[in-house]
Formats: sequence, structure tokens, C-alpha cells
Amino acid sequence: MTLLQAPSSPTLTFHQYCTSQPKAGLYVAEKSFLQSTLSGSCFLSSQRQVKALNFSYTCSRLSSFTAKAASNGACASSVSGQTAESEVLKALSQIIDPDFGTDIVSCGFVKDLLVDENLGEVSFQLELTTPACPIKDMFEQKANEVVAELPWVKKVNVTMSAQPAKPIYAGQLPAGLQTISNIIAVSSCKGGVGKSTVAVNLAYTLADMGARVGIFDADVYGPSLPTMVSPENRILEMNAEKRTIIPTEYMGVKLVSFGFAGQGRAIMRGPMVSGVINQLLTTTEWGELDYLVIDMPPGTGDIQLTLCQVVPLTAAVIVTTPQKLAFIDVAKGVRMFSKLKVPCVAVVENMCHFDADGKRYYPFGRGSGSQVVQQFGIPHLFDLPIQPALSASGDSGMPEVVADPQGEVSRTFQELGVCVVQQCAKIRQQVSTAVSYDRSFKAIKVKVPDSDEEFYLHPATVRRNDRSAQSVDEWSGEQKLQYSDIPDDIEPEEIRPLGNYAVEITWPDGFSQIAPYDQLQMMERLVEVPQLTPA
Ligand SMILES: Nc1ncnc2c1ncn2[C@@H]1O[C@H](COP(=O)(O)OP(=O)(O)OP(=O)(O)O)[C@@H](O)[C@H]1O
Repeated sequence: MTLLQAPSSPTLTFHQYCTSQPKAGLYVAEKSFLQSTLSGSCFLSSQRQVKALNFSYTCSRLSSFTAKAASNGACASSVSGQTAESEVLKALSQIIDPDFGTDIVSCGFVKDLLVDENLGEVSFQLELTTPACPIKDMFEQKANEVVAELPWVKKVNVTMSAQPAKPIYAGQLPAGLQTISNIIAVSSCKGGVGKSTVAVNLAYTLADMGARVGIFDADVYGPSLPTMVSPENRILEMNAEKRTIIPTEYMGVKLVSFGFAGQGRAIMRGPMVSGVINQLLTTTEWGELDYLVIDMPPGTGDIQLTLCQVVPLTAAVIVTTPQKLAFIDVAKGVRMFSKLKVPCVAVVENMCHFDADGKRYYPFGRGSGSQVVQQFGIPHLFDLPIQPALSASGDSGMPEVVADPQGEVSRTFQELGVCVVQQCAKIRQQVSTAVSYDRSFKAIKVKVPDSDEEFYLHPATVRRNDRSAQSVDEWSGEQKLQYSDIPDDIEPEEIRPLGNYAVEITWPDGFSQIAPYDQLQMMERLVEVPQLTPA
């Protein structure tokens, strides 16, 4: 691929670039100071950087900046000004989110901060990324504690909340999917390995953790959901006016399955199946959901591929059994998700053992799950035993995690639920911060998900390297967009993630550019970006 460059193409150092931009250097200094305030350990190197860039400012200015910027959206209105608010934010910044490795103030969790210094009252909201956050009680307790420790504070009011359900991805999503935060595919390549059992029990576990959850049974040939749950209403209703499907519900979880369409099993060809699945999924009025669990049809054929392309999947969970043959199938599934840039966050090895006569037996052998984890770098492996109760509860229409919430199987699902919640939060965080526009530097910052690589690009370079049909002739490959068509000082209006592989950048001329990470990685970079190295 040839990239469009400036005619003389001088390599611009980051320092040259910054100093050519108004206020760029000041930002570096302020940012460094902010980090030093929050983490302490960066202080010395930040000082050095401040000196090197030869800017001057006062600490009081910086501390007010810190309070404002660090709150990242916290709307503070104090009786006596900034100091009390900054103290509260500084206290709260001691609490680190273990998943993001960042403090809760920088994560933007602190909202609606109100300080009444005269009464010694502080109130704020902690808006977490998911209502199912496994450590929300710890956050609440710690937030109360650290603020109450401030000498002038007499009363702390913390309200816990979660971000509204919203997909991270841009693009033309069908209406029904626009209020769903995370979509999880539960997949296996062979039938009968327990994929539906895992999907249903995972969904009810997430609901038990406080999330709003839906299950979509995408298996048109052999829908299992109607057997595994017992909703009162076993037929999906239609909203004739809007031509949408209303999901049925069982114990607070929304459900859609071809098995509730009153048609029995389907006898259809592949393309028809894909059409039916897509219609069912995208025309359903899911409402606000934190997690939609999709029980995928087994295999990695066209039906599965089409489904993965229509739905912006956040993550996948692979279900397998311990046999060696199963490993080969699972590998196919992992490769499919990898091609589609959907991260596989966990492997569930089902039916791996049973206990009898005080001994543990492994009837199907051992190790195919751990082989998947090692070979494909999937971080989490969960073992599910053969348990007659799991099968019985599935057949009776009540998921095992509901029937026996304290049992061994439920404990494994709780661990899987925590893993899914944490990994989805991480993926959302990585994807939403992967490409951003730094107004002070006037540079596009790229931090490729799942890599340590971080670099800056000149906005005009990004725009000039658009590879869409509008900029490059599809047939001849000839460049239609000329270098001079794009002003040097162009700035992006909005950058939004598009799947796990690209971002959509909106420019002031109304052009919407799809920029895959692979393409951004090949563009000419702004070099000599100042690095913060711990002292
Ligand atoms: N760990 C387990 N212990 C005992 N029975 C299990 C276990 N896991 C699943 N089963 C049972 O095995 C059968 C198949 O499970 P399930 O329907 O979940 O598999 P599947 O992979 O979704 O199959 P399909 O592809 O046909 O939909 C069910 O009767 C289920 O109750």
C-alpha cells in the first residue's frame, strides 16, 4: 500500500510539532503534573519534562487544572471553591480500579460532586461501567472511607450507578441493538458439548450480579432455550405497528428463540437461516441491556460468519469437551473469531470429570481446554464437571444457577460471570481509548488494543491516507484525493470505534472515514513523543 505523504515529506519531530501548535507544550506540562499528582511516582520525571520543554506555570494553576481535568466530567459545585473539591478528588484517586489499573477519578467514575464545606458534607455519584461490577461494594466502602478521612468532612453520600446501556461501536446498528452495551457469543464447533447450558447459566449468573440481560438462541435447527427456561408466555409477540418482536421473559431475563416463534424446528437452507436469525435478532425490541448472550449455532460455516458480521460482538466464550478431537474443532472456532477480531475471553471445558467413590474420574481424558488456552493465548479456563443435576435442571426449565445458587456448578459460573464482566469492561476501555484526538497536541493518538504500541499522527496525514472509493479509484488504484485537497490544519470532529478493528472519523467537511488500525499503524508518525518514565 502506498501512503500519501507531503511532497518533501520532512519528518516532523514531536517537539517541533508541539511547539508549532499553540498551547501544546503547556498541555504536556499540565498532563505530567496531573499524573504526578495522581500517582506520585511520576513526579521527578514529570519535573524533568517540564524543565526540558521550558515552560513556566504556577502550582496553584495546575492544582485547579488537576481538580477539573481529573474529575473527568465530575460536575463540582462547592461552597468555597476548588480546594475542597480537589481534596475530595485527590482522596478518591487513591482508589484504583484493578481491571483498568487506573484510579477511579481518571476512569471518569466520579460524577456530580457536591461539596458543602460549611456543613462538612460531600456527595457524589460513582458511575461504574456495568451494574454487574463484582467489586462495586468495595468501591462504595472505600469511597466512603477515604473521603470521611478528610479532616473537615462530617458526612459522605455516595450513590452507586452504572453507565447507560450503549454499544461502544459506531456504524449503522439496527435499532434493536442500539441500547445493548455488550454482546457475548457463546460458541462451540460441535453440537452437544453443552454450549446452550453454558449460555443460559452464564446469562442468569450475570443477571444475578445485577445486570440487565437477554439471551438470543441463534440455533434455528435445534433451539434449546424453550426446554431450558419456563417463561409464562411461550410465544413471541409482534408489535404490528412497528413491525418489531417483543421478547418473552423468564425471571428477569429477556429471551428470543426460534423455538418461541411457534414454528417448531426449521427445515431451511443456509441463506434462509441467516435471514431468519438476523431478522429475529435485529428486529427485537431488546430495550436497555448490559449483556446480550448469544447461544451460537454450532460450527463455523456461513450462518455463524454472517451472524458475527451483522452483530457487533464484544467477546466470545468457547465451550468444549476434553476429547482431543474437540480441540481441533475448537481451534477452528478460535480462528474464526480471531479473523473477525472478536476477542475470545474464556474457554469452558465441559463434562471434564465426575466424582464417585471418593475419587475423581476423567472419562474423556484431560487437557484439550488447557491446550486451547496455551496455544491461542485465551486467558481463562473454566472446568465444569459432569453433573446429573445440571442436565436435570436444564430439562426441567430452570437453569442450575437459579435452582441451586450455592452449588459447585453455580460457583464456577460465578467465576465465569466475573471474568466476562471484567474482560468486557477492559475491551470497552481499550477500544474506546484506542484512537483519540488530543486537542492540545493537535494530534491523533493511537494505542492499538492488546499491544503496547502507542504513537501520534498528524490529522491531515490520516485524512490524506483515506483508502475509500471516494479517495482512491477502486479499479485502477489511482489516487483521486490530492495532497492539497486537505488543509494542513484539519481537525477531526469525532472519533468512534468501529468493531474491534477500526475507527470511524468524522471530519468537518462531513466526510466519514473508516480507518482500520492496520492502516493507521502504517502511516507516517510524529516522532519523539515525550515518554513518562518512572523516577
Ligand atoms: N456438565 C454437564 N453435566 C451433565 N449434563 C450436561 C452437562 N452439560 C450439558 N449437559 C447436558 O447435555 C445435553 C446437551 O447440552 P446442550 O444442549 O447445552 O449442548 P449444545 O452444545 O448446546 O448442543 P446443541 O448444539 O445440540 O444445541 C443437555 O441435555 C444438557 O443438559
